[in-house]
Amino acid sequence: MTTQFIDNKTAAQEYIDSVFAQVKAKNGHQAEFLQAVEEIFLSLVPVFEQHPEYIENNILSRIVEPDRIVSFRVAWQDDNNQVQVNRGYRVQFNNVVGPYKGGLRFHPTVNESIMKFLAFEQIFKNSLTGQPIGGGKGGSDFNPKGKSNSEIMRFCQAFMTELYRHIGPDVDVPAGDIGVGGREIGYLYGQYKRIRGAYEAGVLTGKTPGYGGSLARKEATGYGLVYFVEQMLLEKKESFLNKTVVVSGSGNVAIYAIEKLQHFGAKVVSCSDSNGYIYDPEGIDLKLVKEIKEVKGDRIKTYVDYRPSATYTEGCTGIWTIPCDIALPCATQNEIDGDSARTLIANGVKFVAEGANMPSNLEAINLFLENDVYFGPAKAANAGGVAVSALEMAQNSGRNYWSFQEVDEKLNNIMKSIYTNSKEAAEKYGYPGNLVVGSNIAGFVKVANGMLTEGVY
Ligand SMILES: NC(=O)c1ccc[n+]([C@@H]2O[C@H](COP(=O)([O-])OP(=O)(O)OC[C@H]3O[C@@H](n4cnc5c(N)ncnc54)[C@H](O)[C@@H]3O)[C@@H](O)[C@H]2O)c1
Repeated sequence: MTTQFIDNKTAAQEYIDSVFAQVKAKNGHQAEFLQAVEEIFLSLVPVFEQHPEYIENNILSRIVEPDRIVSFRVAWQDDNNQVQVNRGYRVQFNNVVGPYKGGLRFHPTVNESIMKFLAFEQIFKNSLTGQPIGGGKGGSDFNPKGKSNSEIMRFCQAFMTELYRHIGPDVDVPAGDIGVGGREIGYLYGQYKRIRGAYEAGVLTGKTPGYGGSLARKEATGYGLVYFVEQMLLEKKESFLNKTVVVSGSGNVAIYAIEKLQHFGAKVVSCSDSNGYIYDPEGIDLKLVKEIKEVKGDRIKTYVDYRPSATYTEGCTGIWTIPCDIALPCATQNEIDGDSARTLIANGVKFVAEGANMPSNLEAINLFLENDVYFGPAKAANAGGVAVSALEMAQNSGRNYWSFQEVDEKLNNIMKSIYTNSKEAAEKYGYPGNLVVGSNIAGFVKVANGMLTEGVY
């Protein structure tokens, strides 16, 4: 190693450590945000070694500070005429690559730390798609569980009555996330349209097809995840045929991942909800899961009432004790910890790819990387949803619609290029086979270069 090389490496490490210390001092109480920042920072040492101009322009201190965070009161009346108050958020993190873009989450756990971690991750994920979209996220601590349809509508209208002034087709384009599906997006868009007095379909994505929405958006994250895993398998000269797969969750991502996995000939033996998981050694009956979750909105445990081959276990982490070749966490953040990762590895898992956002904690990720498990991080593997959202924006501005097949083909190509860019960045910066480092770097470099071109602000 030359002295110059060592100097660059030391300077890069010292710079990253000092920025992380500042982030910690300013955001010490925001555990999820710090976890996401640390995960990205750990990958960036080789980039800063080769790009001292990023240090000179203090890119890192600028990129971890959101452009702005909007927090607002959402007051609404429930069916008993009682006034309820929730807190709404929109984090507009970075718009160097395009308008802020990211979902809205309605869930009681929503707080500023979760919003910031999701928006921060979204910057790099969106950049990685190659589509012109920046990073944002929003939501509310509103709990949609047990609410009537009218309560959901009134809440969405109250939420948009404040949010509308911060968004727009060229400004910030929210979409759905946990607790926000097609119905909620419809109510939100209706209210936006009434307030603005204009048909600006590109202001929200995830709209109903035929009413501004794109075909294949519903399927996009799950299908995209499976297209990404297909590339991982091809790399190792493997295929889905006869592979046993464990999928957690039974929401939008999980259901369409299972659909595509089964289409490719994999055997999916489990899925779950926030109460527990089912194990069906004969293979999941997806029609039944859809009936339970999408039609009846029931708990996953009712699956065993119809399928004698299946068992139900209370609690979420046990799902990772089921032996499998491929594990796809598609439920929520931090659902795989070190112990679950060790169990998966001991049982012979070969591929893990993240459908949910940050479902594996740092210890789990490191265990996968050290134990030769090919690991597809969320940022890359679950970017299909936002990629098709960008395609929805493109259709809205062109005022036309593409066929399901056309969108699905574009999605597949985007997932292939995300995989290739992540793999090549990992190789270029000295971490072959490490898609965590590769996707972080590929997403980051594009944003950092854009920031250099726009000057200091
Ligand atoms: N929908 C998208 O397009 C999209 C895109 C990218 C990432 N994601 C991420 O994927 C994850 C799932 O999103 P979704 O849209 O499918 O949400 P969803 O609300 O449709 O489904 C979430 C599912 O996970 C289950 N769940 C919640 N907590 C759980 C736990 N601890 N253990 C097991 N199951 C649990 C819920 O019961 C539900 O079945 C989230 O992390 C989300 O941020 C979603």
